Amino acid sequence: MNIIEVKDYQEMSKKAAEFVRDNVRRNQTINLGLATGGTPVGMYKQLIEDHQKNHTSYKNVTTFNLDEYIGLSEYNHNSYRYFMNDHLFDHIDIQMSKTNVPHGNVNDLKKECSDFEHLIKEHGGIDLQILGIGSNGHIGFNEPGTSFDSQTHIIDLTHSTREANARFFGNRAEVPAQAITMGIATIMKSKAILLLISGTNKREAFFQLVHGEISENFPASVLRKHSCVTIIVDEAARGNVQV
Ligand SMILES: O=P(O)(O)OC[C@H]1O[C@](O)(CO)[C@@H](O)[C@@H]1O
Repeated sequence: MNIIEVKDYQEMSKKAAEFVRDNVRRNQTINLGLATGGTPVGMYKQLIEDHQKNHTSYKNVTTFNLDEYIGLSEYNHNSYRYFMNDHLFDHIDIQMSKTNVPHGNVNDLKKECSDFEHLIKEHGGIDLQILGIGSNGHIGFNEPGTSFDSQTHIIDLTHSTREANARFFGNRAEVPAQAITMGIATIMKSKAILLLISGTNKREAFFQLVHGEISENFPASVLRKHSCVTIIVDEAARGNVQV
């Protein structure tokens, strides 16, 4: 894993945006895998700024999001479709028809999972996947114990994940109990991965990622088996961890 050490959230966001921008400029028909949560918000802001100033174009880019809450419609402000429109898609020249976020409010959720997996394959796979990490090591919404062989599937969210994400909802009771997420195997098939880690609450996760054992109990540890992972980590998350 290539680990880039930066000072703070601002610098992480800037470096991450440059990384994504360079990939988009090199390959204008790139398939990008995108993440939600608090971590990538600064990166998305920088990408919008770059688009406005330097006209980097997303016209022919296709995107696939990692996950979506079950039971929330695209108009719900806490859905990840709403998040993506609000934080990125509405502000760049991407074609909405080329943006793919799993649907969390359809009747046949199992079909939605297999259709999503199929759609990624049909497009030739993800070229660059952006990831954040949960403090329990989850990537996408793949909670500890998820099989490394998993494909897009339905997951029960853990208490700690619902607790962490309650900040967006007001209280934990309102956080959906389940989500659709790309599986670990889906993520591992991406040609390249960019993982962003920021803040003291991610310090233990960063330590585990670098020094812990590779185990389904800590989903992100699987990334050590991928041949093209870049991690951008800030001082707060890094602490004294030797890399
Ligand atoms: O960036 P945050 O808000 O700390 O969340 C970390 C991870 O948790 C999730 O939000 C899912 O809980 C992921 O989408 C994200 O990568």
